[in-house]
Formats: sequence, structure tokens, C-alpha cells
Amino acid sequence: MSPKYGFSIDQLMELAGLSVASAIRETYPPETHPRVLVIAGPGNNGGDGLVAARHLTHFGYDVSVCYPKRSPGKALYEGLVTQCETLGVTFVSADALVGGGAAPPPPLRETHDVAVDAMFGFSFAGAPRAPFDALLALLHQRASPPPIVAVDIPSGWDVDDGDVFGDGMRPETLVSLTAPKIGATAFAGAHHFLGGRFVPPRMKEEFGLRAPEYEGAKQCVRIA
Ligand SMILES: NC(=O)C1=CN([C@@H]2O[C@H](COP(=O)(O)OP(=O)(O)OC[C@H]3O[C@@H](n4cnc5c(N)ncnc54)[C@H](O)[C@@H]3O)[C@@H](O)[C@H]2O)[C@H](O)CC1
Ligand SMILES: [K+]
Repeated sequence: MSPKYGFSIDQLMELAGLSVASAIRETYPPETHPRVLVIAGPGNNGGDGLVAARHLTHFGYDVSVCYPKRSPGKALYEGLVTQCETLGVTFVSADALVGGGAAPPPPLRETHDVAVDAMFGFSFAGAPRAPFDALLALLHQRASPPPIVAVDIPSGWDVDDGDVFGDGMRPETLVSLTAPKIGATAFAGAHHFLGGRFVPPRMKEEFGLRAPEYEGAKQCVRIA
């Protein structure tokens, strides 16, 4: 977001990931949905997912992370990985999920109760490249995945034009960050939250944002 308002990317990512974890805590309590898989992409959407993984662990979930394309030398991401590892978050390979070995892995819904799609956000472009093509297929409705929580915009959707391939995944929950993206108007899942609670009134005016008010200390607000 604009440096004019004084926020660093680390701060915004922390608030984004916290709001995702809060929306999951509201919608899928750990008593009924204890096992969460976070699939993290190579950019900031993936960073939001790593932050959410840390908070979800503090909230009492058993969290696994698949983070197949890391950014070596980027202190922000290396720190997030170390924080998760220190908390005991399990890191799994893409092969372990999609089946790269002799025996095919069990269906995702048998091993996880919620899947967090933190692969791509507003900078996604073109057809998904490996290994994300296979990971997206794992979350496709034809694979009968567990409930999916998409971060900012369902991965594989265009930020403005939505599910342009017409064959994307169908998340049950979407957590839009700062403001819903135009492409998200096609979202038809059961739960739509707004998160990333940081926007000062002056920024709302500047960008014409008409965000609903957050209640009390909540980090997410239901918008549908
Ligand atoms: N409050 C906020 O609004 C905040 C939002 N945040 C999150 O940041 C993402 C946008 O992050 P950005 O790093 O710009 O991009 P992405 O994560 O969407 O992805 C870039 C990453 O993906 C690779 N890539 C692009 N297209 C493809 C493809 N077809 N196949 C494979 N790989 C692809 C590209 O090379 C990059 O590596 C936003 O949506 C929010 O989730 C911030 O956390 C701050 C707060
Ligand atoms: K996403």
C-alpha cells in the first residue's frame, strides 16, 4: 500500500494474516476443524498465509504448510518460516500432497479439515505454472477438497476479471484484504469477510473505499 501512510509491508502482512486466522477461527472452530493446511505461494499472498499459519497455531489448530517456491535471501519470508518452524508447524512438500511417489496420497479431505489458499493474490498473471497447477487441481471442486478459505482472491482468478478460465476452484470462504477486488464479485461461497484492519479515514476518502465498520477488537468483518 502507499508508503505515504507510513505502513511497512511487514505490518500490513501481519494484519492481513491475522485477519485470515481470525476469520477461520470464527467460521471453522478448532473443536470441529482442527487440521489446517496452508498452501503458500511465492509472493505476498503466500506471506499472508505464513502469518495466518502462525496465528492459527496460537489459536489451537494443528497447522501444516506447503511452501514450495521460497524466496531465499528475503529476510521477511525467512523470518516467517523460522517463526512457524519454531512453533512446530509442519512443512510438507507439494509432492507429498499431489503424489510424486509410488503410492498416491490420501484425499486431502481425509487429512485436513480446512485448506487455506494463499497461493496468489492480485499479481497473478497467465496460466499457473508448476507446482501450483497441480496444487490448484488438488483444490478444484472435482477433487472434493475440504472447505477452502481463499486469501484476498481465489488463486487462479484474475484480480479484475475473476475466474477467466471458468474452471477455477470454488472456495467456501473468501477473506478480501483492505477492499474486495473487482474480480471477487463472482465469489459465490457461503462466507465473505473483509480483513486487513488498518485503513485510516484519510485513506478511505482518497481511494473512495466504503468499508463496513469493524466491531470492537475484531480483525475481520463479515460482508456476505
Ligand atoms: N492489505 C492488503 O491489501 C495487503 C495485501 N497483501 C497481499 O499481497 C498480495 C499481492 O502480493 P504480490 O507479491 O504482489 O503478488 P502475489 O502474491 O499475488 O503473487 C506474485 C508471485 O506469484 C508469481 N506468479 C504470478 N503469476 C504466476 C503464474 N501464473 N504461475 C506461477 N507463479 C506466478 C510471481 O512470479 C510472484 O512470485 C495481495 O493479494 C495480498 O494477499 C500484502 O500482504 C500486504 C497487505
Ligand atoms: K489466494
